[in-house]
Amino acid sequence: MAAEIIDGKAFAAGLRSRVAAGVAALKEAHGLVPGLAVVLVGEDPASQVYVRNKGRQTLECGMQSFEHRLPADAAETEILDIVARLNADPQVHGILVQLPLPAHVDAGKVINAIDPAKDVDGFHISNAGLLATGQKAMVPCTPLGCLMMLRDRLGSLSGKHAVVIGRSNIVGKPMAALLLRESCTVTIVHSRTVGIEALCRQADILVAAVGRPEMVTADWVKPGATVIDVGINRIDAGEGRTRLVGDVAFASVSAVAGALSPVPGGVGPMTIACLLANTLTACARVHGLPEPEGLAV
Ligand SMILES: Nc1nc(=O)c2c([nH]1)NC[C@@H]1CN(c3ccc(C(=O)N[C@@H](CCC(=O)O)C(=O)O)cc3)C=[N+]21
Ligand SMILES: [Mg+2]
Repeated sequence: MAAEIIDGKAFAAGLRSRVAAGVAALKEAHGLVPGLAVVLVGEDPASQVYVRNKGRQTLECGMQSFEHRLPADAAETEILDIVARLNADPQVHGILVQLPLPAHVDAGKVINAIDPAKDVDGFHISNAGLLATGQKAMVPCTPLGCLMMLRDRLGSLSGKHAVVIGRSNIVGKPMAALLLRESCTVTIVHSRTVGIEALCRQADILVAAVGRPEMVTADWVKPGATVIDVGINRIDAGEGRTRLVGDVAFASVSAVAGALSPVPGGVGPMTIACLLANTLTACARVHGLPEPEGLAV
């Protein structure tokens, strides 16, 4: 039987409309308008597209959008100065510094300079530590979006074996921490794992976040498993064109999995919707107001 396709695009649209309702309520009751600031260093075309999409969706939800663009050769101190100003700006509730940063900039230093309360990416060591110890944190957007889709599809995740492919600070590690918090049995596998295919085949929940185009094929997947594809890989499609594919070989895996999130139209749109949700949550928290339901975990 063919896998059910998890429609991240539709799910994200629903989440954005709940964010918009929360923003409108905050405005109505308290005269507050949540604001998201994005800092982009350099001219990477893919990054420009994401930043434009984030800005547009931020405005569509009724929030304020601020953009700071710097040339690729901007000094680290210039970036740190902007972060310091955004930290101090009461109109800004969320700060996102687009990654990757140019090689001459210490990305860790910049990320850890963001006020943790405004760290809507959840990348600050303080938020990573809070999440790892099961405390209330700003949760990274991609794993948060994956968790929302998994809960929607499966209900309780308790006791399920989740295998996360990839160990990045942005997806793999926070995803594993969230799944542990849901009482899954969690295995992390990565490029050096021996017997990776057999381990993945044990998964009730398989999250692929390695950045290797179409690496996960049908023989990696237990029949009926729920598969979340986090990969965003632009590959050569011939004749000077490119094609966006995930880490999962979609046609092959959809014949075996119980449910599968596609690329595009899966995790990507959820990531941006969760960024908006985190910005609204950050605004409510900083003003000591009750958080809108169903946006955080
Ligand atoms: N500080 C920081 N935070 C991030 O969250 C962050 C970042 N830096 N740097 C870049 C990556 C990448 N990222 C994506 C978000 C949405 C889509 C997305 O919506 N993708 C669409 C397709 C878009 C297309 O066609 O290119 C989809 O999957 O359907 C993709 C990629 C966030 N990132
Ligand atoms: Mg094989």
